[in-house]
Amino acid sequence: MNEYVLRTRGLTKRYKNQLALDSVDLAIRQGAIYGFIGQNGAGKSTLMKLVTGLAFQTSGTIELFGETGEKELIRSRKRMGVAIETPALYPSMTARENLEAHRLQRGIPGKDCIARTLELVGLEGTGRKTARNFSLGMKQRLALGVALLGDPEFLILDEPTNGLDPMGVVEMRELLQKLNRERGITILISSHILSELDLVATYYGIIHRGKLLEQMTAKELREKCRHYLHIKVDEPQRAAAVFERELATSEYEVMADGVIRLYAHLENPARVSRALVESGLEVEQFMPTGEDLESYFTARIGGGKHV
Ligand SMILES: Nc1ncnc2c1ncn2[C@@H]1O[C@H](COP(=O)(O)OP(=O)(O)OP(=O)(O)O)[C@@H](O)[C@H]1O
Repeated sequence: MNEYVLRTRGLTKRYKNQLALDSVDLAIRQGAIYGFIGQNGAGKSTLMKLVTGLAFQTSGTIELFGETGEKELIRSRKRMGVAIETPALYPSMTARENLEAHRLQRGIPGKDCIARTLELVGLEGTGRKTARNFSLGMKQRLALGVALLGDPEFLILDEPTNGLDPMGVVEMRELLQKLNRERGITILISSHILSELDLVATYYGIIHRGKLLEQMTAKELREKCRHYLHIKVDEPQRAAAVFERELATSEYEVMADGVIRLYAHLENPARVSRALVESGLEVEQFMPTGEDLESYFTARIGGGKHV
């Protein structure tokens, strides 16, 4: 089995004067839930369209399930399920009829997948109600149902939580986790709101103005957003000894400028400052610091302190 479900190399797309994707090298491992994060217009949909064959690249290569040839890619794409932009739903049809229409269009044999899919996306009780009268969350779930027909191994979902209320976001997250866990489906999911991908993505790619700025595991991202006490004292090495001896912790870093990041005792900063002062150290700066995911993302794309 291939380690990577999708790899792009130097993937570039130019629309007239607009460079929508600029030499993107993206890699998605089998079993990952890859959160693709970028502002509106960053290039997320463009990448998804190239991968799914809805548009063609200006240059660069796409490797799907280890295949790169034109014919092989067509075959590999049959192993994917896709929901990009406005889902192709028929407003005057029920959920069941919508799925049936898509099943026939795509030549997927066997009617029994319809009931299974309706149940999987939680739309089995919607009866005669037509898609026109569905809530946004129901429409998103139906679009996911359409993508799931044919039992894909790889799902590509463009902003599936867009416009959902917080409860809808949680439901979508749980559904995607279930598909990933129980069926081993690899998922590429885009959003312009990082917190909507939080807790679901196992891997992140940050795209900005067509460039993939960074790829990292969820763990690495959490590390970067780690909270700590920012401490500046006159003698950092002696402060380090105080942490070890008085506070019994080695969870700190002394930065090049002498600032110390203490990752422990965050719940009791008074104890930390007391230990430092009682050891005769002069405390110049002392503040709890850290970022949430959203501000990390904003800083990363906005040329903030992480760049
Ligand atoms: N068919 C097209 N013709 C011309 N320019 C396009 C076309 N499609 C996309 N673009 C441009 O390419 C850039 C990337 O767009 P893309 O839709 O991929 O961004 P996105 O990250 O998916 O954002 P959104 O969340 O708004 O869809 C944008 O500047 C957009 O205006």
